[in-house]
Amino acid sequence: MKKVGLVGWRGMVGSVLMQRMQEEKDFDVIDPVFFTTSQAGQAAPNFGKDAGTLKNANDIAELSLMDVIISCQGGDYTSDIFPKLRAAGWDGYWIDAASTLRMEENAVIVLDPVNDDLIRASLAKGVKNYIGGNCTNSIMLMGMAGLFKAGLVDWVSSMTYQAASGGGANHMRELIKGMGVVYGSVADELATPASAILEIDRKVAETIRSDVPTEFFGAPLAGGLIPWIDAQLDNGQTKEEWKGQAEVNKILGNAAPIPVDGLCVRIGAMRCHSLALTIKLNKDLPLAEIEALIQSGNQWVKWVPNDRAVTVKELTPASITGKMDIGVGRVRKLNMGPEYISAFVIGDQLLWGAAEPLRRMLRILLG
Ligand SMILES: NC(=O)C1=CN([C@@H]2O[C@H](COP(=O)(O)OP(=O)(O)OC[C@H]3O[C@@H](n4cnc5c(N)ncnc54)[C@H](OP(=O)(O)O)[C@@H]3O)[C@@H](O)[C@H]2O)C=CC1
Ligand SMILES: N[C@@H](CC(=O)OP(=O)(O)O)C(=O)O
Repeated sequence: MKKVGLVGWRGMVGSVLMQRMQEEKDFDVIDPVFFTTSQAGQAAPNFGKDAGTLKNANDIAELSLMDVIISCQGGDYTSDIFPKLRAAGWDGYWIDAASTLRMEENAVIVLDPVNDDLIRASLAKGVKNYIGGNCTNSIMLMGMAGLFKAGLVDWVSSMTYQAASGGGANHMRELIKGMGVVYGSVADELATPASAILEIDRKVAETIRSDVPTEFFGAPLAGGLIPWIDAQLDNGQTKEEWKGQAEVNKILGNAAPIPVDGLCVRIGAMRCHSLALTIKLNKDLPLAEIEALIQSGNQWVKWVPNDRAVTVKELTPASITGKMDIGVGRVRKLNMGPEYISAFVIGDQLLWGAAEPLRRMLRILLG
């Protein structure tokens, strides 16, 4: 059995990965070794198999014993340890959730329902680094795979609605605390049906401005939104927006890049990222044909007809969270012309957006 080193297994992404690996019985077919940057020597978790004690995740010699390493520890860890490990001659497979290595020439961004061919061709060529994509891009590609596979996409405008979990566990906690603070500021008035709505609104606005916690997001998210995610680039894009075109085209292996751009916005959802897409097709196809292509993209596409009752029930974070489904709906032709369509795509950003492509890459390696 292959020795698989797991780094970052107790973080938020790592925990979801462990959950999925248990569900899919991945531990039955590997020899897991658990690493930590802070708890070396303590008992390793038991996911159906005794794995001894936790090893030091900064110990290059210990890491070098692994056939495969999966890291969900974050970009700083990758930047520090990965070059040292390769410099020490380690020739194993590195599978990573962090963005650090994604655009490197010797790395493949993995999303096998979309780029299985590219992954297998890279394995055959001896590529050893396989990196999970940005959550927003992975969800968009899972939802729109049918149109990309058919070579129909001229460009994509992608306006996002990204959940708190994209920032990490502390950001999720801050969102919930903020919701509680907002509610608490008008709890008495809400209990009294006769109380004036404008007074409630005034108090809520004041609370959002001054009392909702902002330590992690840098601005109040509860009861609001933040139209900026990640670092500022010189061209006016955010880093999150830049990743759209860069990563999507790398995942698809496109020689001529398809333009992908839009605004990325943080909203008060817990762990579902959504995208409102405008897609310019290179052909005027009947809507039914477009719908059929989208539905055939992969088995996880959960098609939601463009109908009010079913959309408000099924194309929402409440419906999608915690599931492997990628919801796709609101597909229609736009006033701009017959080649322009809209689509709303939604997925759990900790599953397809982070953990799932990693464990599926491990399965591909195991054969
Ligand atoms: N959040 C997201 O949506 C996505 C994140 N990623 C990537 O994954 C990386 C990890 O993200 P995320 O899982 O959110 O990070 P976390 O902060 O949840 O976990 C990272 C590490 O923090 C340490 N840690 C310290 N205290 C605790 C605690 N109380 N509970 C759990 N872990 C603790 C653990 O390492 P140790 O055991 O060594 O102490 C853990 O592995 C990111 O940096 C990013 O590169 C990629 C895609 C999406
Ligand atoms: N930046 C993403 C989460 C993330 O970790 O992305 P990446 O894996 O590209 O760093 C978000 O905030 O929603």
